Amino acid sequence: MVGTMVSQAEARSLTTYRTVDPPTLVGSAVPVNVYEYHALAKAKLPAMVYGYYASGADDMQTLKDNEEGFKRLRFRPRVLIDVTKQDLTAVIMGTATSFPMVLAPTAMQRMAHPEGELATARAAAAQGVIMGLSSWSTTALEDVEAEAPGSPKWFQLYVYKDRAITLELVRRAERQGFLAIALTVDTPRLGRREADIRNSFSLPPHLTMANFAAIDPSREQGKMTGPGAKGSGLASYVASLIDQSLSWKDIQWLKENSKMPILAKGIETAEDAVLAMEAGCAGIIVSNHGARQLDGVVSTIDALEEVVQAVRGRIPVFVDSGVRRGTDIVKALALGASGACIGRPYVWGLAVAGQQGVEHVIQMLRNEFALAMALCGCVKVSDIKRDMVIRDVYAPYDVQAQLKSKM
Ligand SMILES: Cc1cc2nc3c(=O)[nH]c(=O)nc-3n(C[C@H](O)[C@H](O)[C@H](O)COP(=O)(O)O)c2cc1C
Ligand SMILES: CC(C)CC(=O)C(=O)O
Repeated sequence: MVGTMVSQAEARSLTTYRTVDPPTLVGSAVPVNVYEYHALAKAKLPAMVYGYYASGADDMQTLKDNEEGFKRLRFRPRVLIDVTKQDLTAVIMGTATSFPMVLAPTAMQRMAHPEGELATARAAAAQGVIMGLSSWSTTALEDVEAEAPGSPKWFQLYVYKDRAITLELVRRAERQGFLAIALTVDTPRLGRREADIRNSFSLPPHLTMANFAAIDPSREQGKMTGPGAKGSGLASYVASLIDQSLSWKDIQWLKENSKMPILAKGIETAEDAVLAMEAGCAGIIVSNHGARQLDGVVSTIDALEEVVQAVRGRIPVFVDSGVRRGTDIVKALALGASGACIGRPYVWGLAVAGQQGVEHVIQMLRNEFALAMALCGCVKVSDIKRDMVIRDVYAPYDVQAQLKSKM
């Protein structure tokens, strides 16, 4: 099934999905979890590309914390509930999806696989999940839309110093039917990623920042430092183009120029969650950019609850960074998220086996999610409740208060 097109009907009906076989890999066993995909991708990718995808900022303390934060949470499962029939579907910003997971935008996917974003778009549509497309994709957004027409997609926006370029991007995404803007708010400058510095990262010359071909070909190639030069080409590229002055008032400007709802991607505090709501954002993604920006920032699963409490259900809150298991998605929902997004896990799938790899990663996570729900006694997504998880080691839960509230 590798490389198959997705029909329009299949794409629109995100609550249905197909079963995908795991990829057959020469010389390696079938990967059974996201970590095994990571190991396979590491073995396959050139060091510069792997370093870019895998690394976090500085000492990568937050990279570790993001995953460990999920692992520190423990379940309080309920038993003897009929879980014969489960409904995993969820409504994400108005779109019904096969389960509450979204593909976070990740840049430059053709470095992972020749079909890059096209393979990801087909996989997302076939598996019934929303795809986030990066501003800095190596496939033009129009081509991504044409590959999986009508399937729900969000457009991730980096705001350029040149606002005309920014608006042109937004209008193109809107014309193509993208459903929302995920406005990245945590990247006024690029985090310090030492692998990229060491490897003098630059976009391989056969690839382009494809969204800019039609606007300004001089930006298309990325103007990155070439191989052999010192430092991360990406850091200088970001510094030359991204508007560091971006502030809350610009959300109003964006709203005046687009009908697409705006998700603020990269919120980690209650204070900023309130400002995002006041600015008119339609949703929040609690994210630390996969630990690639500020090292030492709190893990997102630890930050999630303060954001959820500040928002008080007025807009949906999503979380990404460190989601590696279906159990992590259940934990995120228990703490109040409306869905969880993944970045690296599907990039590893893409690197290992293109569309089939991405589909298989999504399928594994959905199966893990279904199993975790069943073992917690949940039939439908709305059965996932705050009292299903506790932090750290088992400390006695306040059972008396819990029972009293039910009487
Ligand atoms: C290789 C890579 C590229 C990324 N590119 C972008 C991007 O272009 N725009 C953006 O807002 N976030 C980008 N992100 C961050 C993701 O959207 C997401 O926040 C993060 O990957 C989630 O963490 P995880 O990788 O631990 O799942 C990127 C992340 C990775 C790993
Ligand atoms: C081009 C990069 C700035 C994309 C990104 O957000 C990342 O690498 O984390």
